[in-house]
Order: sequence, then C-alpha cells, then structure tokens
Amino acid sequence: MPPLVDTLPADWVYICEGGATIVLSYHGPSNPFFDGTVLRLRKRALDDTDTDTVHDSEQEDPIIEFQEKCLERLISPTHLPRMKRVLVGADSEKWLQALAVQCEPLRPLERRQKDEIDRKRLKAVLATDLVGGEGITVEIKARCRACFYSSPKWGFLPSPIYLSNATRPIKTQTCRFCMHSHLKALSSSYCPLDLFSGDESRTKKALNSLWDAWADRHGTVNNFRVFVNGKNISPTEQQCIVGLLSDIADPKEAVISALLPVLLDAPVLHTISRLQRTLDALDIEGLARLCGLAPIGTQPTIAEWTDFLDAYLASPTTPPPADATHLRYHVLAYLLSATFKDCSVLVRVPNGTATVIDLDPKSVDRLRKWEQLDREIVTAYAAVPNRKICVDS
Ligand SMILES: O=P(O)(O)O[C@@H]1[C@@H](OP(=O)(O)O)[C@H](OP(=O)(O)O)[C@H](O)[C@H](OP(=O)(O)O)[C@H]1OP(=O)(O)O
Ligand SMILES: Nc1ncnc2c1ncn2[C@@H]1O[C@H](COP(=O)(O)OP(=O)(O)OP(=O)(O)O)[C@@H](O)[C@H]1O
Repeated sequence: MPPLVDTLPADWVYICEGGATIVLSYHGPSNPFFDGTVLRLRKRALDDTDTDTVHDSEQEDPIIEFQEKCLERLISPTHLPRMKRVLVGADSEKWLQALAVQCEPLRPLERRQKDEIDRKRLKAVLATDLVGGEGITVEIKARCRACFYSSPKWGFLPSPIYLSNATRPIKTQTCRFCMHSHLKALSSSYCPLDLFSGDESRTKKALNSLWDAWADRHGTVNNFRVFVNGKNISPTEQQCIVGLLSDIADPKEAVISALLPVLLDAPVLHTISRLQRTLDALDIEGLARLCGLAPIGTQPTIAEWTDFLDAYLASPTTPPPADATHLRYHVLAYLLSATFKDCSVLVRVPNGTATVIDLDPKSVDRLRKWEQLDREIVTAYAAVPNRKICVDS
C-alpha cells in the first residue's frame, strides 16, 4: 500500500464528518489502491493543548483490529465496509495541513468551531467508498435505544428492577431517542422504534418522518443524509433524484419506495436492534450502581474484547448476574451496546445494499458521561405533561 503522500491532497474530496473523524473520497488519477475508497481521518479538539505529541502507536486507531476480530463475529462482513490502514508518509504534517486547509470551507460551522484534522497522525484508515459512483445512498443513524424494559422478549432478565422508582414509569414508556430529542428541543414525529419494527407501514412512517425532519431543518440533522452520485445533497437539491430510481415524480416518494424493500429484507436493522438490546441488559442506571461496588478498570484490549465475545456469544440473551464479580462483563457489554447505538446504516439504491458504519469502540471514560446524560434526559422528560408512548415490537 503506497503512502498517502503519493497522492495530492486535492485528489481527496470532503464528504462528511462526525464527532471523531472526517471522511474524504478519492477523486484522483486512477490508482488500484485508492480507487473506490474513502479516507477516514481522526480529528482533534481545538482546545486540546497537547499539540506536540506525534501519534505512532498501532493502538492509535483500533477500528481495523476491532472490526476484524470482534465486529465480524456480530455482523456479517457483507454488511461492513472493508478497511485498511494507510501511512500518511514523509512530511505527513505538511500533507495533512494542506488537506485541512482545503476541507475547512466545506465543513459545517459548528464543527469548525470545535475541532480540526489531527495533523500529528502518521496513519489513517482507508475504507470502501459507500456513497461514490452512480446511485443514491441514504444514511440513517441507527439509534434504537428502545424502551426494552417493556419488551416481552426480555423475559430473561427483569430489567425494570435496575431502574429507580422515579425513572421506571418514564423509561418504560418513552424511548431514549425521543426523550433525548425533547431535551435537545428537536421535535419530530420520528421514533426509531418504528424504523426497527420490521413492520412495513411503521418503517415507512419512520422514513417519512426522517425525510421531513431533514427537509425542515435544511439538511442539518445528524441522523439522516442523502448522497447523490457521491455528493451529500441539501433538501433544496432534491429534484436531482427524480428519474434516477424510478418514474415517481416526487423525490421523497421515489427514495422511500426504493429504500423500503431493502430495509425490510436486509437483516441489518434487526441485528443492530438485537445487539443494542442484549448488550444493554442493566441500563446505565443498573450499571452505574454496579460500578459503585468495584473499580471498572481500564480500556479493554482486543484480547479482552475477544474473551468477552466468547462469553456473550455463548449465551447472548442470558447475561451473567449483575454482581461485582461480573462487573467487567457488564462494562464491556455496555460499551459495545453504545457502539451499536451510535452506528449508521448506509443504504444504497438501486443496488439494494445496506452497510453499517461508525462502529468504533467507545471509551470506558464515557460511562460517567452517559450516566449523567441519562439523568438529565429523564429529569427533563419527567416534567413533560403529555409523554410520548413509544411502541416496542
Ligand atoms: O452522547 P450522545 O447520545 O449525544 O451521542 C453522541 C452523538 O450525539 P447525538 O446524540 O447523536 O447528537 C454524537 O453525534 P454528533 O457528533 O453530534 O453527530 C457522536 O456520535 C458521539 O459519538 P463519538 O463522539 O463520535 O464517539 C455520541 O456520543 P456517545 O453517546 O456515543 O458517546
Ligand atoms: N465508508 C464510507 N463511505 C462513504 N461515506 C462514509 C463512510 N464512512 C463514513 N462516511 C461518512 O462520513 C461521516 C462520518 O463518519 P463516521 O460516522 O464514521 O464518523 P464519526 O466521527 O465516528 O461519527 P459520530 O460522531 O457519528 O460517531 C458519516 O456520517 C458518513 O456520512
């Protein structure tokens, strides 16, 4: 694999970014290593004072090993992008600086105010380009976070016992996503439980709501994006879709009717939902209580992840008891559930493929943040007079 410096920064075109990475697609001269790929580059916070550290450890981006050794045991590799590590090469900082300068005007303002490409990195990740070439790709952030406590499937563990009397009536009625949307003052009729229901009319309702929120908020939502021939389009450009998929004259209808059979047939939504649920047996409330009993430990190594998966896969629906002896199992399970709660599905039409992205391992340091955020979300929602009732399937 040649280093990135063998290509020009201008060969890479900004596609999109999340909280941790920026993604660019290759548009340079034909090259067997880079054609059809995207570059995933880590970002650093602008207020990060450590500007001198040059990262060169194999550990700097564990996603490739995590995918090969862990994720592929949970999701079929046909539904995952292929990934490879790539060296930036000689004068890496200069090359990344040129790329950063070129991307800056294309980045959303709120991201530019927070972070930038980490120019100290020596390696990056190349992945299959899932939005490039002819076709339409719709990205849906697959936040299910079900109110699983009321699910009949959860006969194996009476999860409400881990909830406090104050939160139980709230958390068993309204899903985490809908409560969080309320806290963020983002009202929408979208409920992820509709999307994950497997029911045609509910899936269609969810897609309609996602599309409407995307259009109403001028494409600034972070849970729905539309890419046409590799370009992240804004709602004002949606007419370009007409004729690409069918003879349906309305772009929203054309996209939704193409997406629907893919989402209903592909097993990915069901798999993600199952993983989110079975890995989050205690809820953050139950886990937090358990964490008070023993130290939670450091960031899991790949060896620890594989041991955890051996145990989890031997009996996914029957977790070990929620006691101090099994704290580490529950910490790893919750971390992995958080990864699946934050992933996105890229659905490509007319090809009809569905690929899961953004499956990075989460840091153990976030457990406190999740506990605090959960408390904030539920406290705010407790004050809502007419609470939404989310229907689990
Ligand atoms: O904490 P949350 O629930 O707000 O989720 C974060 C997301 O915010 P959202 O609620 O989707 O607007 C957040 O999404 P945005 O950056 O806001 O698009 C990230 O996905 C973040 O994960 P990471 O920092 O990239 O590892 C997510 O953090 P984790 O909860 O996965 O740690
Ligand atoms: N393989 C890919 N092909 C095409 N586009 C991609 C690919 N991977 C990611 N993207 C685009 O880049 C965006 C950012 O990537 P990703 O979600 O992996 O970053 P992140 O910083 O980890 O996100 P988050 O903050 O949501 O956790 C995605 O939302 C998607 O639009």
